[in-house]
Amino acid sequence: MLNLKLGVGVRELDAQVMEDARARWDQLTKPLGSLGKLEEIGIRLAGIQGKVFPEVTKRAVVVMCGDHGVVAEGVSAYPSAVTGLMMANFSSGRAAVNVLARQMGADVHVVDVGSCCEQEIDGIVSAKVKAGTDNMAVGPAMSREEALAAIEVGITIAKRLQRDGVQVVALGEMGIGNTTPSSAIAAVLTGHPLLELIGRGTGIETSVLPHKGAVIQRALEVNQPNPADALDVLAKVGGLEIAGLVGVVLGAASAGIAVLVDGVIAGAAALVAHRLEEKVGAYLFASHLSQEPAHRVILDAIGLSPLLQLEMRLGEGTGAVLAMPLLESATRLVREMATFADIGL
Ligand SMILES: O=C(O)c1ccc[n+]([C@@H]2O[C@H](COP(=O)([O-])O)[C@@H](O)[C@H]2O)c1
Ligand SMILES: Cc1cc2nc[nH]c2cc1C
Repeated sequence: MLNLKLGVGVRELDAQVMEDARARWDQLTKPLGSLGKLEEIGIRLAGIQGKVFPEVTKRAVVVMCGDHGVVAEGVSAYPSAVTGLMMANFSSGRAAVNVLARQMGADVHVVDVGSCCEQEIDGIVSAKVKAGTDNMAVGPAMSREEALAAIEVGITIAKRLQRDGVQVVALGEMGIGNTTPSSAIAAVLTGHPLLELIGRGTGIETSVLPHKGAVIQRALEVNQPNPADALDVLAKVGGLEIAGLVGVVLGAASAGIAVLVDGVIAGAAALVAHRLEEKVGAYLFASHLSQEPAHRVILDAIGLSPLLQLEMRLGEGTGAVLAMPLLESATRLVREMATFADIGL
């Protein structure tokens, strides 16, 4: 259990309902197990919602936004100002995630939990803990209290989703520089060699990868994050939007809402949440496999297998939203397919 006084308690999935759901899948007119991962999705959704015929008709994507002091070290192909510009783009409904969310019938919630943008933007939830993290290459990115405050922002958003009757939430984020803390979190929490976890992010040249690795190495030496204390890791080498997503995962799981993990940043947040409260694992679905090398390692560490592989590396929750129809397919199949008894077998 969490010892953070965050007011979240995550239930184990309903084992009896999952057994009943499995029995139902086994009666459907198909060879046993032939719908593969869709069957596992349907059974897990049943356990999450406590009913053999679950629904994912009410959907949302939460896009947590934050900036990163470590961008001063030259680890991204874009300047921090792009975070604010993209927030305005989300607000106009014209970013990639808006387009896909419209297609999938998902509401978009954009949250400024830590950007450097000084303007209030219409339609964006203003919940700034601070204007960007500090440079983790010279000291901690945040204090433990700041990380907790950002987690609370996410928990509050998840509670709002619960009130709205949301059944599935996609984890989205926007934050120039945030593949750097994501690789750092992955290295500390999985113990995997750092150099195998560094990727090009928004598109830095391959020749810059050793520099990005050296910056993260320096951050780990300066901060000495404790691998046994995920909150310490999140505060010292994480990000405000990553912490916000940790809160969304914890809050959604405790509210019985299924969670679609997006790319490497959402994955890092899911990993932190999983270390804080192992029971959230049962509520997580990996939507796609990002091109960032840390993503596979993170998903393996949580025990998740990605549904899609589209060579994407955008973030915003785009991959997670794209996987929503697969969850819907599982719910429709179990509800609408004939059983062997129905066809007289
Ligand atoms: O989701 C992913 O796997 C992913 C991979 C690479 C980049 N991104 C996005 O690009 C930004 C971070 O890239 P960077 O190079 O600035 O660290 C941030 O806004 C993310 O949403 C996202
Ligand atoms: C333009 C742009 C859009 C993004 N969306 C998520 N991360 C992003 C990074 C950039 C640079």
